Amino acid sequence: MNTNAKVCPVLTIAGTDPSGGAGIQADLKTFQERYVYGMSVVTSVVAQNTTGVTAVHHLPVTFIDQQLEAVFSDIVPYAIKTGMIASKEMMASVLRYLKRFPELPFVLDPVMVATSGDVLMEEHARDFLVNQLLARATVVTPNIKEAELMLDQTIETTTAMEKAAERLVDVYGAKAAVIKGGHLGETCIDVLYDGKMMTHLESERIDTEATHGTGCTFAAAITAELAKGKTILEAVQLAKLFVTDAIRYQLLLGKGHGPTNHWGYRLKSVPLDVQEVSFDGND
Ligand SMILES: Nc1ncnc2c1ncn2[C@@H]1O[C@H](COP(=O)(O)OP(=O)(O)OP(=O)(O)O)[C@@H](O)[C@H]1O
Ligand SMILES: Cc1ncc(CO)c(N)n1
Repeated sequence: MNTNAKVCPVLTIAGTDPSGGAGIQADLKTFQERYVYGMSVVTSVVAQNTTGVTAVHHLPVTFIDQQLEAVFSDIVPYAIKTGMIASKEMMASVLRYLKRFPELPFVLDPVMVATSGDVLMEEHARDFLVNQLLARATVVTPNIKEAELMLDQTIETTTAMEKAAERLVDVYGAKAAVIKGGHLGETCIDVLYDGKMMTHLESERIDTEATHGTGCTFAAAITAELAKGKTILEAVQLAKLFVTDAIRYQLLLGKGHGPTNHWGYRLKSVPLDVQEVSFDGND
């Protein structure tokens, strides 16, 4: 084995989930599974689990700055992902680094509300995200609700998803936008627009409540693939396959919306009954 392997370092800037399914924890697990070196800057420490959020502790902006400096002064990432950034002051701090490294691929997951319905972004921060962060984004990955809030419009059809993706790119300056259809329709169609081409990424809708952290996992997988040099289309296609398997092979943990299975992708060739044995933590 080559012990001097060179890997791509990748940075997530996001909030935490001590129960391990969403936020920074989901990002790092995804990075590991996609064979990139995961680094993380914490914005907010969140007391949450599969049933919801009970408390949030926002870190001071100066401390977020210090974490960013610690990372960038030592290991410059090949790609950056942002998740939960609660305030516009925090966003401004992150944007300073994004502007210092204008070539780095940047995946903006505009986290606003958790699967449980808890609010994770202050309302005043939304304008900053739309008017400042979007123009620097390589790919922005809103779910339908987030796209509606960002664009102040309703989205009820796939055609409306296409129009919304176009606005995020053509009007607000993101290089590409994927609107996730996890909450719409009989199949799960995500719509990708990259300024030239509209692509539908379709999967079957898996009948499950275990969808805690799907959005984080999807965006983290896109980030890992961009870091490795994949095109936006390739990165989003691979991420869609990865998150679908993470949802399909659910882990049966927690009392609420269970976490996704970050091993799902590589286990898909293993028969399901074998997996049930492997993932039963009691034996
Ligand atoms: N039941 C499902 N079956 C198959 N794919 C799904 C399902 N739910 C969501 N997805 C897919 O998971 C990815 C994430 O989409 P989703 O809309 O769930 O994100 P989100 O709402 O931002 O997630 P989060 O729960 O982290 O806030 C998308 O590719 C979406 O199509
Ligand atoms: C910290 C964090 N980021 C994102 C989400 C959305 O899943 C969550 N529940 N928690």
